[in-house]
Amino acid sequence: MESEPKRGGLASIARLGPYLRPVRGRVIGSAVAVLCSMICGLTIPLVIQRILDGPVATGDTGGLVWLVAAVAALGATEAALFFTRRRLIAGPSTRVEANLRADLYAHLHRLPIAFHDQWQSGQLLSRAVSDLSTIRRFIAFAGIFLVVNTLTMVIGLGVLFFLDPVLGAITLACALPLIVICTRFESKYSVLSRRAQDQEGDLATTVEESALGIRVLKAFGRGPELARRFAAQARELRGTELAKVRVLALLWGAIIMLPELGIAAQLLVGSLGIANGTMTVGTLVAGITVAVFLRWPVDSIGWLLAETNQTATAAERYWEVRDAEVTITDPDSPKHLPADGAGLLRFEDVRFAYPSGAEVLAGVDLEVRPGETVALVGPTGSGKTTLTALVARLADVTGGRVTVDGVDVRDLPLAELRTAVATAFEEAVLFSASVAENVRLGAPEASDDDVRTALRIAQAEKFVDGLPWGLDTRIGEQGLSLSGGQRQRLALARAVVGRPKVLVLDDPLSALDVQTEAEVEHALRSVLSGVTALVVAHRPSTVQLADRVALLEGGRITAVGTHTELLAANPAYRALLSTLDNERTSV
Ligand SMILES: Nc1ncnc2c1ncn2[C@@H]1O[C@H](COP(=O)(O)OP(=O)(O)OP(=O)(O)O)[C@@H](O)[C@H]1O
Repeated sequence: MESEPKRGGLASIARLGPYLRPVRGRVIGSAVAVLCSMICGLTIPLVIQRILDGPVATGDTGGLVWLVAAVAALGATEAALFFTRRRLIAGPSTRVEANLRADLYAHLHRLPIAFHDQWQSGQLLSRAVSDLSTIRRFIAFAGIFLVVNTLTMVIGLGVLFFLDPVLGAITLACALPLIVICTRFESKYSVLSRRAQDQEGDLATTVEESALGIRVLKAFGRGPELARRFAAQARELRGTELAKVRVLALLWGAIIMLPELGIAAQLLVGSLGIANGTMTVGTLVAGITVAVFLRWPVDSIGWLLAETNQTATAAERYWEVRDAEVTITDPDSPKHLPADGAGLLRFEDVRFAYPSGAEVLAGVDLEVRPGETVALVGPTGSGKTTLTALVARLADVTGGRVTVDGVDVRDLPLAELRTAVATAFEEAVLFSASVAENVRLGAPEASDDDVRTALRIAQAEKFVDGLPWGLDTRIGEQGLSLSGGQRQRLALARAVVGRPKVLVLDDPLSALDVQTEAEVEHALRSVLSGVTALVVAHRPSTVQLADRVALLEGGRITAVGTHTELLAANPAYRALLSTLDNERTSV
């Protein structure tokens, strides 16, 4: 996942414009507040010059009280404006971050499964969390100070030249090399910065995978091995962070040394000027005060450029995800399912190839009649799961078409298609929410009665009623507090709650033990009655539930018939079934 930063980093920041537009008033207000506060700070040395060359030099203390009051007032205003900046910017920067995050999340949901197959979840996580907080920090702080500190440097140098051109020239002579050094270091730092951000994403993936697979890792005693891998990744990240520190340390050395040399030179030139009578004490003190005041704007430039760079990288990483193409979308001129359609599912010369591989499906023709259950069997890797994904458009065919009641699924609005077609997967994935919420994922508007009916059909009502809070019981991350059979039955309830016309199931029995299989088989029989269903079968018991069986081999359907017919007439089917039987008995 690692890549060098592209030249378009700043363009990536510029693309955040539409998010900033609604809050631009406050952002500009905050920049103006901090600039005014800097100007107040820069005015103080001019008043000090007046005090030293006026009342102090002449002994006439008449106007002293006003000049001192002016210093106090300027100081108070400087502080108040700084406070105003913080108050103005806090809301907008967090709002922009929240909006960017919400849009990223929505986009992740629109992206096809193919995208998620290719991207590590940790990479997505680090973009959604740490990259966005880098962008927020930039909006709230670095972005504003980069502009304001540059302006302050220009104004401060103007004041110095106004006080004494030699003092101005000395400060400028120190500031220019600093800016050159900062810019040179900036490109070095940006490479390291991108590397660290990518490595952080890889580390997040490892942590996430270990947390999700903790049972497997513990069961196989693989914890120490994973810990070693994690430690190696963490060491790599530490190495990159240390390299970043080394670059920054050199930068800071220059940042601190050059202004100090400048002040020493000012003192030398100023003292000689005072001795020769060409400069007043007030001018020298004011000049040094301005130079000291300019240290923060000058010092900060390197750091602010590094932050800008980090933000450019973060924005680039953010847009990488946002720019990923949503290939499965609503059609431009949608058609609708006929109101009297009974749920006829057809695959017509369907072809499919994964972007990375050869054609998995090479002309599948299959019809599942209304109300019928067809079991799809085939050798492992023959493309059964792939075929099921094409019905609800989790992926799109690369040739041919899939139709429901005569309408190509690509011509239907996605919402209509996914209401008409329900899909359940081999692994019953549940979310850390209540039982009712998990079932309602299949139909958000379903009433409590609908949920109960679905649970009844999926033979899950009894065990749900036995849970401490019934439908409202929270079932923990991935539903791990439930048994495998209970999880499968909840997943089946979720599939039927929206009363779909077509059910597509990847064998819900395949991962279950014999005892649990019987429970779920019973549920499945009830779920399948009266609905058009295509069921991938890995178990003979699933085949028994079907009206007809289709054999998928070499990317095509090579035989369709009842289980008995195929058993009698098709040697390939007989051979396949005996392997399923063997797997079954070895479970
Ligand atoms: N995301 C993917 N990218 C590339 N190739 C894939 C992807 N998913 C599956 N494949 C390949 O496509 C082929 C069909 O896979 P599929 O999972 O559809 O087979 P299957 O018949 O369901 O297998 P099984 O019975 O073992 O579950 C396999 O060769 C597999 O390696």
